[in-house]
Amino acid sequence: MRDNWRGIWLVLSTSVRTSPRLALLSLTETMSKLLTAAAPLFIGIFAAGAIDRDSRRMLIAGLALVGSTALNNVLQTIGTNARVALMEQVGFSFDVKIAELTARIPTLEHLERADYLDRLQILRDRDGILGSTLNALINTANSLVYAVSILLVAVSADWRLLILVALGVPRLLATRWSMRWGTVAEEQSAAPSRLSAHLIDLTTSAGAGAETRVFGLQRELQRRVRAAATAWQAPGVRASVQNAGLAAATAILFFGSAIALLAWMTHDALAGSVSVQSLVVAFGVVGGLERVSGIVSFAVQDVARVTRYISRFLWLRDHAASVAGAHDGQLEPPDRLESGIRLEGVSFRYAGADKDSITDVTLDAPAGSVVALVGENGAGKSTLVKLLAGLYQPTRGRILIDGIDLAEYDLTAWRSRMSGAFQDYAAFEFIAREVVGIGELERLGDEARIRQALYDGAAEDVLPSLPDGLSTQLGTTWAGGVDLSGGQGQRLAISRGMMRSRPLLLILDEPTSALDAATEHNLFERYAAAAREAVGRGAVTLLVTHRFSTVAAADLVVVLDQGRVVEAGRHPDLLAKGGHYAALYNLQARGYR
Ligand SMILES: Nc1ncnc2c1ncn2[C@@H]1O[C@H](COP(=O)(O)OP(=O)(O)OP(=O)(O)O)[C@@H](O)[C@H]1O
Repeated sequence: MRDNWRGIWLVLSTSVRTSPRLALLSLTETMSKLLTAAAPLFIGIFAAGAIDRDSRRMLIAGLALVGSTALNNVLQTIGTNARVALMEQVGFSFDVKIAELTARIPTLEHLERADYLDRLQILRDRDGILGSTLNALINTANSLVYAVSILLVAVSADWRLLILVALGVPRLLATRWSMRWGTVAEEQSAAPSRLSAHLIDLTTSAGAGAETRVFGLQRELQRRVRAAATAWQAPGVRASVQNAGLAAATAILFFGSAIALLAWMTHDALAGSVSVQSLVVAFGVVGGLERVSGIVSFAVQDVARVTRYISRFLWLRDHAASVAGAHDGQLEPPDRLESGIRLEGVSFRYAGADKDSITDVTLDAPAGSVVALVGENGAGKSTLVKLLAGLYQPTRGRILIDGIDLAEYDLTAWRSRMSGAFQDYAAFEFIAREVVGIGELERLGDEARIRQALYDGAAEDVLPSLPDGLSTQLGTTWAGGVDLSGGQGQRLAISRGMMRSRPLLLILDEPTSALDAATEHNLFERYAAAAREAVGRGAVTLLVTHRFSTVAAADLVVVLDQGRVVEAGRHPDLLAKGGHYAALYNLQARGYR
């Protein structure tokens, strides 16, 4: 409950902060609801005046009716426009906050866990969804003002009209079912909605285009998109049908009773015990009274929906804060490494997995060394890299940087002293200069540094193939943009990893998978030079690769198998040992012969 109020307060305070003027103008709509509710009263006075032939009363009631209708329209128009504008601004401000929070979370779990993604999906699914919560709150306030006003008008005419209000109670009680149907529908839709977005991406992206055509997958994908879209929409449709049935049943109950009550009042009016004014007001408020239970029911549902959406936003905010809290290390990394990086009994299990991906790894990467990490697919190499980058925390054990637990370092500061190129590199569609330069934001405009990084990443020959050199827009979906080949894109990504001039840890996670042999050879010579240069500041270079030919020069070769270190040593020693490494090495060497 406290969270609900926290959520409502968040939406209202954000609205007032976003635009105090629009927030104030939105209230004019609420005032217009008072006038709407008063209309039957004016009609009743007018009718009674007509019967009594009292032209003064008729004139006053007529003017009040016309004047209030005109004022109502003006207030309604001002209020609605202000509300819509405010809703857009608030929605946009929340969308920006969601993107910021998602990006700011220093770990990756929220982007890899299905249950987290489903929660995020509901927020992402509907742009401006949190803006619509403001809309719902204003509507609720307006509706409640209208409901209270119409009740007062009804009671002023005849207390029996309260019976009609009482008939709304079953509908209110049934609101709980409606809410449950709504929540269930929303949760059931989240995963199929994500699936259909993924499938639509596949059918429309150029990247997957070749495979979908060669394998003749278009029809199959379309079939799956249709199935996912149906699975996504069906729960919502089901909930709507259930709600419509409920509304119809309660409306029949209400109007049946209303006819009987009005007949009773008409009988009394003919007998003279009820005034004409009261009878006219009673006829005038019946429609409004029918809406009261609906309005209150909607208000309850709307507030529940609002708090549900907001609770997801609050979850994201709290998750970001708790992840930041769990990484509350303050230490600045040293300027140079003295002893190096040590993994001590490190194990790691992904959330939801039934076994560890890394098991009890103990490993020393001395300052100034080049360490090669080899192993078959799924051996745990990339997981180890993510642990070193602080993207995950070990489930057991510690990672020590110069003898101090990585958890004690300020994570952002540690990452600013790392650099690297990754297997799943990001294909930024920016200007070529920026694609490389963002590897060190402070030097984004430093062309000489960018050219040096291109050289270090063996990508200097990519430039001549770009029509505007470093100023070329990448990505054919942008005006004048060009696409790069896989190898060219990878080399720009490697160059990006070369922008930082003084990293303490340089990670090269299978950076050369798309490169030809000559480029790869070239690149490794430059890595070796960079590593030699890095020795002075004790930097560790970690090279993850499947190609054994490139690891021979490493100071230490670590062989991972099913998450465990099975061998570690220098290349010649491991070869001489004739174990796991030697077997893999010889297998690959035979393949090249
Ligand atoms: N996000 C994840 N959630 C659950 N399990 C994962 C996740 N990422 C990887 N794994 C599992 O962890 C194990 C190690 O994977 P990892 O990607 O570290 O291997 P790798 O040695 O880098 O493989 P490759 O050479 O194919 O890149 C695998 O069994 C994999 O299925």
